[in-house]
Amino acid sequence: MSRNAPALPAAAVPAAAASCAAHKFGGSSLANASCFCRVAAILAAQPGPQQLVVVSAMRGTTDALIALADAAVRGDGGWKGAHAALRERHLAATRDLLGDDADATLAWLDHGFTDLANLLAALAVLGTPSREAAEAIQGLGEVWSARMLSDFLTREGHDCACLDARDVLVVGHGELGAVVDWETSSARYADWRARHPPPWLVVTGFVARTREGRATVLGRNGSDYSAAIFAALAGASELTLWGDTDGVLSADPRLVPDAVPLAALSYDEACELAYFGAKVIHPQTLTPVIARGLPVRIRNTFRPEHAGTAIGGPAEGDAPRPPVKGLSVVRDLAVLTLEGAGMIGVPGTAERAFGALHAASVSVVMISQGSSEHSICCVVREADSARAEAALRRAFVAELARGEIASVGVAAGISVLAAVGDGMAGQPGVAARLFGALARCGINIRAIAQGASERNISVAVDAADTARALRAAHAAFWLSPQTVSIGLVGPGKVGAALLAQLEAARARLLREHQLDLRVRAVATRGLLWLGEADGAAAWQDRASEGGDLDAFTRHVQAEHLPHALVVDCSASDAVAARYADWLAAGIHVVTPNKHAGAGPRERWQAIRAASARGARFRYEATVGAGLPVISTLRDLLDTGDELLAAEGIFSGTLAWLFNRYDGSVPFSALVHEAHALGYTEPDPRDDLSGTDVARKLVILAREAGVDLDLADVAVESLVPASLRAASVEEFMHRLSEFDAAIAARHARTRDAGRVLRYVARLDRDGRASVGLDELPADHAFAHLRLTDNIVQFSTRRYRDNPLVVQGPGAGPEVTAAGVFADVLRVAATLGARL
Ligand SMILES: NC(=O)C1=CN([C@@H]2O[C@H](COP(=O)(O)OP(=O)(O)OC[C@H]3O[C@@H](n4cnc5c(N)ncnc54)[C@H](OP(=O)(O)O)[C@@H]3O)[C@@H](O)[C@H]2O)C=CC1
Ligand SMILES: N[C@@H](CC=O)C(=O)O
Repeated sequence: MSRNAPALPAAAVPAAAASCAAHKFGGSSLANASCFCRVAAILAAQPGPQQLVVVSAMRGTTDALIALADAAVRGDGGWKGAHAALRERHLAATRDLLGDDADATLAWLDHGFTDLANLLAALAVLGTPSREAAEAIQGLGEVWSARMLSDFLTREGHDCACLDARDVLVVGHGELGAVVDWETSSARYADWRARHPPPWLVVTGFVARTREGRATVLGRNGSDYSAAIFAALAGASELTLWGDTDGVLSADPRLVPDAVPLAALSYDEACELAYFGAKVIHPQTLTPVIARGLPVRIRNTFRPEHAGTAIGGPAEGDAPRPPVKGLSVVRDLAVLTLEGAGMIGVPGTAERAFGALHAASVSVVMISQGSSEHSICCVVREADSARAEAALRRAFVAELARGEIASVGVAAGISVLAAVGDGMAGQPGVAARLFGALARCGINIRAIAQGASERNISVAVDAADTARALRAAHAAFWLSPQTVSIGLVGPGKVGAALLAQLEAARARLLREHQLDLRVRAVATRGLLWLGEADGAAAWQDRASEGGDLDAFTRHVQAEHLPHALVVDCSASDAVAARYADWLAAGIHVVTPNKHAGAGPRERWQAIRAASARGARFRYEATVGAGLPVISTLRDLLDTGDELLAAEGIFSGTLAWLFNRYDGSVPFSALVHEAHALGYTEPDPRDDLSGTDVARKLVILAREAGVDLDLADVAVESLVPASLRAASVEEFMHRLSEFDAAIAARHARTRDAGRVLRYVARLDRDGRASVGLDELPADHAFAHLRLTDNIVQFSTRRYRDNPLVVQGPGAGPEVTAAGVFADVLRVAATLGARL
């Protein structure tokens, strides 16, 4: 709506009657007798002697009346039953409200319903509705509800009159709908008021009369418009629109459940939001109140204690204004493009294009033209798009034939998302934040528009992306938390610890960082749980059989949540084989599973290539559990250093075993203990064979750009050949067979004044080895504690004295913490304030 829309002429503006407050109650506020009582209580609690109350029909009445007229015209005799039901609903509510004092109102209503029945019977005979009859019927609900409320308020002791707006309000019909004849309406209102002085006045919403004297209606949501008109006619000091929400929300709550009520909006913000589909208040409704500077408040009849949203009230003072107040979307649109070199620098092309659309009665929702003038693009309603395309083809038929216009195209299935706020004017970075948020969840923007008022940035996106785009933008402007939909594969020792850590941190992350990490799916090989926002606690009790990872993926990548992340806490190669597809689909991946990083080179390259396209891949915990090993190496390399060699103890299990083993307890008993403590791999042979350490070395080498495969690593295995093919259970059972050999080796080493340590080495020529070393007792690797890992990086900068990362390198808790930290790093790249 434009600020230049026809407004109340100055001569017709009554001086503000500071003591008169205007209210409008919608149909849901007047659904039944107890709703009428609630409305009366609200009015009784209002300050000031004068109350002007505009009412809608009882909920559902207007639709019922339209259906009655349609049925009568069709000759469907069923209208009689529906008429009787509607009559009884109004009579019953009146009896409940007025009790012994109901007779006059009941008789009046009965008379009205009899007139309606006669009119419907006449329509049934005629078989065609006149516009007059249809509009007269549509508006009856307001006539009835106004009288019912007025009589009830009178019975409650208020000095109250009832005005049928058709006696006062005169309208014509223009392109935008009803146009008020202010001069006539104002004079009639003054005259009527002189004859009906009670300070309380109930007025019928929605209905009016034409200049020719015919009953008419103001169009859908017309009662809001009526309220604004009568507030202006009465010179009210404010207008409250009572409905069933706590005011205007920052976005459509059906698409953004975290939408928040807005305390205040300027008129312009309200108009922008309303125009773009938000359920605020129809822009036309605002015309009389803007002209008069009348503050409007939107409040909830069912929660009158809530302050609601103030529109056009006093300026918000010096407090910093959020750049974006709200977001709204218009669906079912199409992008229309006119393209060609023949348009460049030719004056009047835009005028001809939009003139043609006007002539075809096509309303343009959004316009965008690049400075090259090579194309003009606009967004129109999808239902109008074929007509719009044909109109443009007709208008430019000659240019199309000469090739000066290359194409006229239509892309249907479009939604326009608008970010609205007065505070974005002059503030750099607002567009960047919106576009960045959409980019991070992989949403393509088809067209962009921002007016010079800088109050609205609109983007056209594919309809399928509507909900995700709205949620991502909503979170980007801190109107709601950044929500990440998380799926966990492998709730074993590490996975279970991670679930517990996520649950423990959830409320704090939400409160302090507006980050909503929502675990919505858990999968094992045999079980699958898919949930929503209620958390993954006791997921096993709610899981189904069959860990179908396709269903898991579909659920995690929910259409309504902007960001999806899979955490793989399995040790499965088959799960790692899915990473590239997940990443390519925009799903972020975090994992402690080494199978991807140390797996086949082509697969690793495919994963890296997929992650370069936007979705994040983090795997810090694969090498040092909770230790910052990979990130330290990355920092060195990213700042221009060069890895010369890496050496260390990379296995928490093997560190713990050789730190503990002194020959007093069998080695096999210690392996059982390490397994029980959660230090070992699911198959402890992966540790004892050196495979796990070799994998970590390959991951580090590849990180440094060394082209290494697992097969390139010289590995010393501690697993006897006889146990290599056994099952895990059999291996653990027969492990003691291995005790004598290791005891003998330990004794020899100790007698030589040395210690056994399992060491990994990568040299500057890319030679890699892992194996048991007999180290001098004063070697740095000989003095580690418990599961401590140590990684020494020799680099160009750290040549003489290597950079060392050291600390616990195994265990569910520390590993889960490393995975969690990666999840938070991903969330930070998505815009979370961490
Ligand atoms: N423990 C530690 O200290 C560290 C572990 N890691 C890594 O963390 C990962 C998990 O280790 P941990 O928790 O000890 O192992 P667990 O054996 O305790 O847990 C593994 C989980 O993965 C599930 N799983 C296995 N295969 C599949 C599959 N194909 N599809 C779905 N789920 C599957 C298992 O469920 P089920 O068997 O019921 O199907 C189980 O829930 C491993 O990759 C390990 O290398 C990394 C650093 C340190
Ligand atoms: N089993 C592994 C766990 C971490 O990767 C180890 O002991 O280091």
